[in-house]
Amino acid sequence: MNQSKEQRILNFVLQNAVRGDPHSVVDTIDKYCSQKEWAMNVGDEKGKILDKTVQEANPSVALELGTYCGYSAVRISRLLKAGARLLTVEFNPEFAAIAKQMIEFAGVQDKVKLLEGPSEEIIPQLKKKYEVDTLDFVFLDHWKERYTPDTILLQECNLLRKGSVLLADNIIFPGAPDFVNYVRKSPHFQCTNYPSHLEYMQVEDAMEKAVFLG
Ligand SMILES: Cc1cc(C(=O)N2CCN(C)CC2)sc1-c1cc(O)c2nc[nH]c(=O)c2c1
Ligand SMILES: [Mg+2]
Repeated sequence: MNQSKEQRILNFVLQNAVRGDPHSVVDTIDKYCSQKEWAMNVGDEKGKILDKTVQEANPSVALELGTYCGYSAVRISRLLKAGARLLTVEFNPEFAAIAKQMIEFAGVQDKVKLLEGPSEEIIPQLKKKYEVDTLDFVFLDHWKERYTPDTILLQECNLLRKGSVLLADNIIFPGAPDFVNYVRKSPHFQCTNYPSHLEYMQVEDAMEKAVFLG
């Protein structure tokens, strides 16, 4: 049975990146996806915005919605302080299986917990089942239709605290207009827009940061 694109990306990393070196895993995925096959990793240009936002937030507990092949899970976890952890949610079992191997190869498995299932089921379990008090940082990169309902669900589950930082990918392309309207109109969020480009393309895209005000 012929391989999936995601399996080809993983194999390229296993053969060309340095085991235990998150930086080399990130760079190797970018090399493959810019030169051989496009894939929906956040990429290096938007990845630099992600890096800065994570470093500024310096989270003890971070949540990622949309793991895909694990590119941003590796990118985020390489910046986490000792003892900090990233919970990453992926509903597609094939993607989750690839991401698990990617995370282990990068050597960040002790910082990253991969949760398989739909975000709307997992978010309500975070406090009791995954011992989360509140989230310091949330990266929304799963599906544009879920950005707003999941942001509301995070508030309903009391998972946000004053200063919690949300960062959303693909605000322009494929686009999340209802999310942008929701957070920019809400008195509970302070928003910042970061213009950029779609990963590995010259198409306009942007990221939106929304800091929860309590
Ligand atoms: C799947 C896909 C296809 C796109 C596209 O039009 N193009 C790429 C391929 N090239 C060739 C044409 C132009 S953009 C995109 C995409 C990008 C993300 O960052 C995403 N992040 C999270 N969840 C998503 O579903 C998600 C989808
Ligand atoms: Mg994306």
